[in-house]
Amino acid sequence: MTMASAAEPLTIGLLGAGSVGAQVARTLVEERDLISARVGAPVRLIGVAVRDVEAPRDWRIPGELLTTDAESLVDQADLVIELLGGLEPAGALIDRALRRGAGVVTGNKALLAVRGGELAATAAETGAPLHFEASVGGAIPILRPIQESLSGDRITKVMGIVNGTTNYILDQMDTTGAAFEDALSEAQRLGYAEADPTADVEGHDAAAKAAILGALAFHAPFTIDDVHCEGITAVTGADIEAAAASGYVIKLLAIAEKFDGEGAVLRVHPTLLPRTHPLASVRGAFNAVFVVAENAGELMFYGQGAGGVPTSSAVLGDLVSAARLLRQGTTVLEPSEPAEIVPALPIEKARTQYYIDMEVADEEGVIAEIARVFADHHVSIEAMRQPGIVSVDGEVDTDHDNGAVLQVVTHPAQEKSLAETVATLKALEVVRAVTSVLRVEIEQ
Ligand SMILES: NC(=O)c1ccc[n+]([C@@H]2O[C@H](COP(=O)([O-])OP(=O)(O)OC[C@H]3O[C@@H](n4cnc5c(N)ncnc54)[C@H](O)[C@@H]3O)[C@@H](O)[C@H]2O)c1
Ligand SMILES: N[C@@H](CCO)C(=O)O
Ligand code: NA
Repeated sequence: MTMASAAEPLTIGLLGAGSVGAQVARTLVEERDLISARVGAPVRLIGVAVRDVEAPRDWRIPGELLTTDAESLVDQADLVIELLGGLEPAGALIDRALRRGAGVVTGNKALLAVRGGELAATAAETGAPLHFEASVGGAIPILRPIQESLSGDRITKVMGIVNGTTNYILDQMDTTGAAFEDALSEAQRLGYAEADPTADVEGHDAAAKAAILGALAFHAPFTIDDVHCEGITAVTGADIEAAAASGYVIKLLAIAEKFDGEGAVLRVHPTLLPRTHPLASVRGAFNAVFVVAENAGELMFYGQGAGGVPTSSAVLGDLVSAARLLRQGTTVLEPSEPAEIVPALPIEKARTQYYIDMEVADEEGVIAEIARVFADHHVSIEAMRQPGIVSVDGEVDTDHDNGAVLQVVTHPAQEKSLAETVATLKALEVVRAVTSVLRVEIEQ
């Protein structure tokens, strides 16, 4: 493609005008001078591809910009901003833009977690910038720090709350006792949820982000298929209440962790955190990501992880950055060979702490028998608690025949050993039920 001269504006084609796209359009129209000044050259929005030009939007886009012909827009623009979501036609349109050397900015984690490596290779072939800061952590600058600021260090772990919708739902259930469905509807109304919110509540959105974070942190071609994924649909109000009674909060965490010489485990699941843990205080649709690197130590990134307005900030930052590269005629280099190969490991290789809640017989020797099972599987116990069964009227049940509740928190153990421990516990006569098994993160 031809380079825009200083006088000739860089042209921008926007694909999609939903929660994020409408805000991006607004800024590109209302703040055109600011964005041009930041780029160091004039920029001009030349079109917005939508499904229906008449549909109501968060911000009224000037009618002459609206089009239903996304392909023609891609073929005319110096820079394409993709905010349609989904695999297709988003994937084909991004590929089309990159092949003609146009810069691309996208927030599409679902697509990147499947085809990110291939699209990055196409971008490197044609020298086109491909930026996707909005795809993880909404407004939070997290991908650029990992890719650039920490590129002289070795990252060992990335862990965080990366889905605003589920954090909003869990937070509402915890603090106001809201029902799951009501909290989800509100998250949808506020523009946090994906077009199909199943992607949020089943953990797929967080899993896509875990793949992107892991791939950038460990320089490995991870995809969503490499991520062990459990969502929040099985978390009940009773689980949240029981966690609260023991001083914990339940959060959906995404974790990418490297085990030296072996590989990395990528996982997304509901996790118990002590109320004093920094991630426990991340409320509403906010996100927070810890990054641990050998020399930098622990870093924490925090901010609004979802919502049209905050996310538009990350999109426009990427746009300015991509526009500057195009203006300078800088060629994006093919990434060098990774310094080490980091394969994806199965969840059985994960090491973490666990919380196990059981109903047991209330008689002599039970605790010793249970402790033996943990020891036999080399799972060390950090804490054991017998809170007593509380009846519906709030009284602690002291009738021994009704059994007792026993809660165990383990030291870090391998997932495989823990699974075997739980299977053996379930088979014990003195264990009436294993009511809950949750992973715990005590330390950051
Ligand atoms: N909403 C957020 O908080 C947020 C945050 C970060 C990243 N993202 C990502 O940004 C992207 C957009 O998210 P959103 O929340 O704005 O979604 P949205 O559903 O509100 O908007 C998408 C828009 O694209 C339109 N669209 C879909 N296919 C189209 C097609 N073929 N042609 C024309 N228009 C089409 C839809 O009609 C809709 O208006 C997604 O990839 C999402 O994952 C969203
Ligand atoms: N649906 C996503 C949008 C931000 O990526 C979330 O709730 O976090
Ligand atoms: Na971000």
